[in-house]
Amino acid sequence: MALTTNAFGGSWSTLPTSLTPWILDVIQSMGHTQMTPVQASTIPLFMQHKDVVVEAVTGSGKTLAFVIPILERLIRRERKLRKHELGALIISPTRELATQIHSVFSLFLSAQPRTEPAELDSDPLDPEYPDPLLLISSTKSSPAQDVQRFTSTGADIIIGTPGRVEEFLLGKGKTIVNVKELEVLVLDEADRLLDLGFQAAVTRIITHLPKQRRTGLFSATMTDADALSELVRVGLRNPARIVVKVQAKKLKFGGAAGTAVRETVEERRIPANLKIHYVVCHASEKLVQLTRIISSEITEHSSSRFIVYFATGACVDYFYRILQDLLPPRTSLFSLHGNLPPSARTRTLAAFSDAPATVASPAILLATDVAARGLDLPSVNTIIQFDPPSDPKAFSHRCGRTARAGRSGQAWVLLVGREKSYIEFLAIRKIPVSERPYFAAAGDQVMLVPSARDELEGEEEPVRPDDPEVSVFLDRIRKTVLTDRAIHDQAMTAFVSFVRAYSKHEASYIFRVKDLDLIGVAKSFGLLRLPHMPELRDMPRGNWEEAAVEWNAFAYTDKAQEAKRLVAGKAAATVLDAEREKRRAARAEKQKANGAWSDKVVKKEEKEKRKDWKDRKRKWLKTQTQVEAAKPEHGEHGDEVGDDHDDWEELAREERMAKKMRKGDFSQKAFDAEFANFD
Ligand SMILES: Nc1ncnc2c1ncn2[C@@H]1O[C@H](COP(=O)(O)OP(=O)(O)OP(=O)(O)O)[C@@H](O)[C@H]1O
Repeated sequence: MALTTNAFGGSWSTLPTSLTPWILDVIQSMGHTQMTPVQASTIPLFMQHKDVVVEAVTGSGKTLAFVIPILERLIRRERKLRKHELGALIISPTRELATQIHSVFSLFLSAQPRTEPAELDSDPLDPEYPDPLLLISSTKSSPAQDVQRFTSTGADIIIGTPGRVEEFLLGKGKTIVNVKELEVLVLDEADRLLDLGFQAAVTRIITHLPKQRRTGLFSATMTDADALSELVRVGLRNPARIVVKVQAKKLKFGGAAGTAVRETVEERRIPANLKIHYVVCHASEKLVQLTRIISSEITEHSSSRFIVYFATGACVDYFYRILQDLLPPRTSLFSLHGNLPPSARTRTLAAFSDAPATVASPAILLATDVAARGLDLPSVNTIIQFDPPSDPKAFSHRCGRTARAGRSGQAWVLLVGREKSYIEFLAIRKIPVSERPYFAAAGDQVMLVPSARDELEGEEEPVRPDDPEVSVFLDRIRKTVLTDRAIHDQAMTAFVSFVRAYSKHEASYIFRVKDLDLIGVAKSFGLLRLPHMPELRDMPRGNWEEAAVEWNAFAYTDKAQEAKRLVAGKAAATVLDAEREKRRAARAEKQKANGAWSDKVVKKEEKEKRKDWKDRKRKWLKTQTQVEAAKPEHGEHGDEVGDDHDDWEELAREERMAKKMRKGDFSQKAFDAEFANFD
């Protein structure tokens, strides 16, 4: 079933099966007089015997579209669930979203009528349906305590994150929790839960559940392809596919003097009242643009509550510190990412929601994608994506934290260089994003100058002079960083994490590290120096200047950390000295080995010379014997005898000298000189 609508889905009383009165009372108390389209189409099917795959834009009321059918099915059961029997299971990818769904169930169940005491001594306040049980990682409850809570109070409905639910059903609670009666399984943000990261755990959970159950998959980005590929694995049987799209009117211009010529209707996968803009800038200008977009949103739309998305938790931590000095003094900043302890995440979200934000004192949450999906914070006016998300699906989820339930909202994304082609990528996915010119410094103007290429095409492209505030920002950030070595560490970690995250973009043909101006990014981060990383090795440095820092004296403000650094520095110096000494000893050893080797060579040469001399002597003696034998009786060849005699004398002298040399009385050099012409 595909619905394309902006309208509400009709009154609750028009549902084919009327709702239980106390359920209806709670809905009325929420102020929801009409159903949303996704509720109108999903609730009747899911209350009956249909599996559903639901795709509807962010903030369209999908939560009630499964909460109400689950409650109605459990209320209408012929036999009430026993203490250790489970009736429904809802799995969500984040603890924040699980907590939010839990609070919606709790709101309903806390309003259920209390049973009349059957006996005088029984508790009159005993509810018929126990509280839902929330299973998320927390410092307050361990997996064993989850099972203990379940054993003591019982729960018909379980809501949790995949890991904790698996632990509960297949680990600690395996022999206690009975799933045989489980009627409904819901995967909220199903496309995320069926991603690689969660897939294995979710599949193990599903395999443990009875096949006779209803299953619902819900998401704003549950595409046809996702749905189809998951049907078999999730065990859906003949499901109803519900897609709620949005229509938006669009004016086509082109009449005389640029007047509108006709109105067209376009289909979009984002809420009707959400406007998304993008700004193209240099990497070094991103932070400057961020602050100017915030100011402009405050003045133009009276925005007071913002969410700014960054690529990594380390970036959130770092910019949380840096932006405190760059934003107006009465701005309240909050930070949320997956590396924070669970209790800190809960506190931050509550503090951000409750902050009394005004135009004069806005509240800004800096977050990663841990806050991209499902969070319902109705008063958020503006979303800014400082870094586009690695997972393209997260783009519409992030934007969807504003403009919820018919409200209006603004979203922005900053793009650098070739990232501009991301806009076409989004357009194909029915996410329209319109360009806004670069936010120039107050008093500066963006000049429209035809570029050489565009002259040929008859178009104009803005050519901007360098933004003077970029270097002002760089100096201001560096000043902050120089106050504490810990901030410098944070800056380096954030930068490296950003580059790593960038290299993992799923739309890798748009987001390529080799096309990114990393030096510009380093400037936007206000780095004091560049880290050693392969991505920077061949990068042209341009006008990059390292900050003048006395690194040995650059201290941590935290005394304990500084003391540790100094001790570590001394230890490192000792290790360095020891290594230097080791290298020196190794060199000496090598020289010695080389010396011994050359001695051996000399001795070998001497030996060969002696052998040669002996051979020749033997040969001479032999010929001498032959000559003697052939001699005439009375010495006719006197001269010949005389020559041989000289040779013999020579050889005898040579032998004497060689003997002397062996004893050390005569040097090898003298020996060689003496017999240089021996042959
Ligand atoms: N029938 C209704 N009429 C008016 N508001 C409603 C109705 N149903 C739900 N809402 C409100 O709409 C808001 C968004 O609902 P919900 O969080 O269920 O949206 P969602 O579709 O799950 O969004 P997301 O995709 O971001 O998770 C909530 O504040 C909720 O109270």
